[in-house]
Amino acid sequence: MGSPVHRVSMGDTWSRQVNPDIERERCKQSFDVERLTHILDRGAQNTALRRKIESIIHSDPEFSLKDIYFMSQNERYENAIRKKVHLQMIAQHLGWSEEGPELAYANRALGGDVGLNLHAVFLKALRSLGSDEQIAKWGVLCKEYQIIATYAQTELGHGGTYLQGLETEATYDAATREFVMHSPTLTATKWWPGDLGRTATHALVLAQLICSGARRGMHAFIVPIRSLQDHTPLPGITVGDIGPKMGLEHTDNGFLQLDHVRVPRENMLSRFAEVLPDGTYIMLGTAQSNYLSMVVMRVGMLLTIVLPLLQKACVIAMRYSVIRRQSRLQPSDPEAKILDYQTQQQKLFPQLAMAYAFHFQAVSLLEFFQGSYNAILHGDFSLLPELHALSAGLKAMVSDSCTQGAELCRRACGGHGFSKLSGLPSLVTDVTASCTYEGENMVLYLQMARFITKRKAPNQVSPGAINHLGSPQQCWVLIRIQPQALMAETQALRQLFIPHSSAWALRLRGHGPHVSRGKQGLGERRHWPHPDLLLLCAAEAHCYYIIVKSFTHALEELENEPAIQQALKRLCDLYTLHSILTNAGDFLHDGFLSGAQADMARTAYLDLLPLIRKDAILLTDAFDFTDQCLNSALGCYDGNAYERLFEWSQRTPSNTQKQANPAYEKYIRPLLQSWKAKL
Ligand SMILES: CCCCCCCCCCCCCCCC(=O)SCCNC(=O)CCNC(=O)[C@H](O)C(C)(C)COP(=O)(O)OP(=O)(O)OC[C@H]1O[C@@H](n2cnc3c(N)ncnc32)[C@H](O)[C@@H]1OP(=O)(O)O
Ligand SMILES: Cc1cc2nc3c(=O)[nH]c(=O)nc-3n(C[C@H](O)[C@H](O)[C@H](O)COP(=O)(O)OP(=O)(O)OC[C@H]3O[C@@H](n4cnc5c(N)ncnc54)[C@H](O)[C@@H]3O)c2cc1C
Repeated sequence: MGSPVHRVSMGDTWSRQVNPDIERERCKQSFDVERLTHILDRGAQNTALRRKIESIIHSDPEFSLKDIYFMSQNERYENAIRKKVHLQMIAQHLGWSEEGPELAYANRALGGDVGLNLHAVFLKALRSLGSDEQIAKWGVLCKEYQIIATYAQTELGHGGTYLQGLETEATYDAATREFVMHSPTLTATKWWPGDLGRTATHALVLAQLICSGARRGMHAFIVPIRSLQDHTPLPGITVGDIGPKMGLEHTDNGFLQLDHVRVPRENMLSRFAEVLPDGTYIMLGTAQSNYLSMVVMRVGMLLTIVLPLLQKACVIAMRYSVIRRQSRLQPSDPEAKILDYQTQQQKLFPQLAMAYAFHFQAVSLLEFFQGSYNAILHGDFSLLPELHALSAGLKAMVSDSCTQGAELCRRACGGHGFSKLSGLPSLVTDVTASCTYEGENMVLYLQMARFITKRKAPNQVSPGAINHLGSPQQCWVLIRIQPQALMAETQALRQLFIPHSSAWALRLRGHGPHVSRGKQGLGERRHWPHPDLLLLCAAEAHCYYIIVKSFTHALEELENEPAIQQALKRLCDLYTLHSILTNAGDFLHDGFLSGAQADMARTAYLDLLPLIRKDAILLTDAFDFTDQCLNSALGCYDGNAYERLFEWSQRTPSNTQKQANPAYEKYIRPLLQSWKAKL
């Protein structure tokens, strides 16, 4: 079994006894938690390496997360940069490469509380869009931190979504062999890029290329913005911070205006398009090749950024729910653990099931990406549309659902979930941001829908294969779901998603000619006969189908681990039934379920809750987050939530500062005394 020592935080002053309520949850283990951790890590050797990195991080006081909940925005920023610099020194010393697993594990241990995240985004964009020479030149500068770079695409008025509408211009001047970078309007101001406000020395600016008098669409240009000597803005650059945000306080999201800033011809990333010295434009890829870096980011962020946020929320809420006792089920009983209430289970278990379902889906997407990315870089774009559609749709569904899930976990902890010390509010705000960055979710769903409606259904074998979206006849064969199919048999339940997904696709094909007229992109859809909601439903239905499919596939691979397979199968069934019941209206409306079958689905769903209850703590332990990484007074491995919450609250600055409360002298005393005067 996994060593509890690894997970437990050190340094609290009170007793180290494990709370007996949580201890009992771990007494009887129906499966080997450590084995499940290895499966999630994709190999025991990865678990060992991850833990080694975590122990390096956690034993270093520079990386302590202890006081972050009490810090101002400015302190968070400085703290995050300090940690990044320290991390970089350690990485250099220990020989961790930028692309290796060690830094990813270190970031996981640090809970994302490090600066310069956009530097890595820049590097990914450089590797996707740059020529070999550009990668060699700028890659080294980046790796050695001779420059600090960001990715500046979004503008105040455009660019988050309608990329063709980007206003920033890069006009080629053949006389000097330079691009003139310019923000012609206020709305062309770059707005949001992380690390831009106070930190970056260079920005990858996504701008409209204008050469030989023609507009060529969005291209990427490396633009120096701050002096490498004294960090002041360079001539023609106006740059600053966009101000307070809902979360992610440690990041300096910024704005940037360019006033006829000149950069050499070589600064346009030219893997897929090039401007020759005389201004001739050569297209080497497709019109959307420069969107590739967004695909890379969307694939990568699921496992490394989005999913851990939901997983951590599940760990915290589940552990708290077995030590929190409220009310008696019978007058003679002791107070019940809140996790023993069915309503609490149906709040939390679907989130846990989702955390597992999304994990297996994200792994499958990553494998598909790894198999296709190299071909795309070398000019074979055949798999790009599918990769784009899948990564867009799944980014949308995973980040949306994780956001709802994390918020549900927060609320499931009652009042204490509203305390920052629970760790839950920052998980919720961090994951909420992921619904917007790297593409607004609705817009991304629409991209997936576009793929579903446009493509024929060849015999694909890839994870997003759409060959099930066949003819109406094919669908209606599957509609006659047998009652036993609803008895939580994953394979059978999965089949139910096929007609569901197909029905939406077929409905859209009713709108087909109009939909495919939107060739020019989202901005040119005015001819569409109100299909947006249908498109959204089709994309969601397709996501459900492929997520259930990849979870089922993962279960099949666990034949040699029957105990784990059984525990996960319950989660897979729960996820599937929950998805069906959440969309029951559609299933009933389309006749894929009768009312009686919907009742059976609900019964099967409710029957699963007590079965999952037995494994709930083990299934969250298997995520193997250390106490330091969770940084939650409620969610520690030993279950001593009340002691920790009390102790952590004592660190509130007003409790530790011994001087008098200035508001008392200024306002409270006069208020109290004014009443006295009237008496
Ligand atoms: C441990 C954890 C701690 C956590 C702690 C926090 C850490 C915290 C880190 C934060 C890190 C944040 C980092 C954020 C960084 C940004 O957010 S960077 C900015 C990212 N921006 C986006 O993603 C913009 C999203 N929007 C879009 O992509 C555009 O809206 C769309 C979807 C492409 C549509 O734009 P458009 O101009 O209407 O489209 P258009 O040019 O006509 O193209 C449409 C065609 O291109 C195709 N296409 C579109 N996109 C693509 C593509 N990417 N590839 C290939 N083809 C494509 C379409 O399929 C369509 O093809 P056809 O159907 O015509 O054949
Ligand atoms: C925390 C954070 C970090 C970020 N970091 C960066 C960064 O480093 N670099 C960078 O360049 N950008 C960054 N961004 C910007 C981000 O990528 C954009 O905000 C995002 O792509 C959404 O675009 P938008 O803001 O223009 O939203 P909009 O597109 O204006 O969306 C607003 C609403 O309009 C709807 N909508 C818009 N167009 C359509 C359509 N065609 N059809 C249907 N509905 C539509 C959307 O669904 C949404 O409801 C960041 C944003 C955040 C929040």
